[in-house]
Amino acid sequence: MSHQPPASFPKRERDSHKGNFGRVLLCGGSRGMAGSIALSSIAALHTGSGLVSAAVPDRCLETVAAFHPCLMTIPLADASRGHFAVAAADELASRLDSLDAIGCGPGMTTNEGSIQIVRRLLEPTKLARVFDADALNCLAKMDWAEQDPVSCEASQSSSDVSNNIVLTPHPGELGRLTGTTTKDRDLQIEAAQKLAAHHDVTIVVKGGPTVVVDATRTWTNSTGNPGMATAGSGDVLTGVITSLLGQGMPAWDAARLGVWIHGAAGDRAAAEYGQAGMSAYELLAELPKVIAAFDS
Ligand SMILES: NC(=O)C1=CN([C@@H]2O[C@H](COP(=O)(O)OP(=O)(O)OC[C@H]3O[C@@H](n4cnc5c(N)ncnc54)[C@H](OP(=O)(O)O)[C@@H]3O)[C@@H](O)[C@H]2O)[C@@H](O)CC1
Ligand SMILES: Nc1ncnc2c1ncn2[C@@H]1O[C@H](COP(=O)(O)OP(=O)(O)O)[C@@H](O)[C@H]1O
Ligand SMILES: [Mg+2]
Repeated sequence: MSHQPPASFPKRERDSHKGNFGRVLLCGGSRGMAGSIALSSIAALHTGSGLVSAAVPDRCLETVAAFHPCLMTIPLADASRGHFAVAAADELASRLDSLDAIGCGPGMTTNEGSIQIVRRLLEPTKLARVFDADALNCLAKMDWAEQDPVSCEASQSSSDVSNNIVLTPHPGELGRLTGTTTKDRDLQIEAAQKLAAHHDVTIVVKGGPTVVVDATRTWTNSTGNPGMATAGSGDVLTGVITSLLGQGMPAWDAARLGVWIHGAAGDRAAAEYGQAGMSAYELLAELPKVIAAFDS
């Protein structure tokens, strides 16, 4: 198994500015799960994104903003329990044109507001998207796996809008999406391959090791360890992959390189703190050290 990264990290030209490294947005969180979307957003900052915004239910804004001074925060309409209200979907839609990539789902809940957001994000667009956690649970609620694939408008170049969605399910989420048992890893990977081919998406089948599939390819990661089985690890991965998509990488490369970097950060954290002692917070601190090695 090769320990080399599966793709090159995006280069930074000498005369570049923050707009050249992607305007990305992470959408999610709810009262009680504000940390999840903060982890994703900070991970995107640490992976090289030029501008990172977190779009969160209004009443979570101060909490999420306080995690990192470099984050921008966007308040979206919320319902009384602190999750997205239905009006949040329109508010988010009005911002999509200015983005290079969006990651959606961590901590979001599967209430109606979240479902409307996911519906919007499924519309064909050249915007690269990551669906994680509750965005995947919304897809499961909508029976998306069984639906016909969305056909692209003739006016849009189909190459612009094809395979620019990455799904990042853990086995429980993949089970909800595809109806496969979490106890049969091979069956789950096979179901992910079928789903990837059906909807022309890339799927990160999380685990030890994580496997990435698309319509025709399968790749197994060589980094990572069981110390990463800790709350928030997957939220960090969402930010890493969203960041790489925002820097212009195709979905297949962004998913594989993101998984590899995330696992390498986990291996560094385990070496420093031990597998039991590390948390997803330490992953954030290790990401820049993994990425710094690409400069040499
Ligand atoms: N700081 C925060 O705010 C955080 C907030 N978070 C947010 O919490 C929300 C719920 O997300 P979640 O992932 O915790 O729960 P859920 O989707 O119900 O999955 C668990 C079910 O799946 C099953 N399962 C089987 N195999 C599995 C596997 N390998 N890995 C994982 N699960 C596996 C598992 O089986 P069991 O454990 O019973 O064997 C169980 O039945 C979501 O919004 C998320 O973003 C988190 O990101 C954490 C940090
Ligand atoms: N035993 C393991 N070996 C390697 N990586 C693991 C292991 N357990 C979990 N991980 C990684 O940790 C992350 C967990 O993601 P997820 O379950 O979505 O966490 P959360 O939702 O709490 O953020 C995934 O990237 C997964 O591959
Ligand atoms: Mg998760």
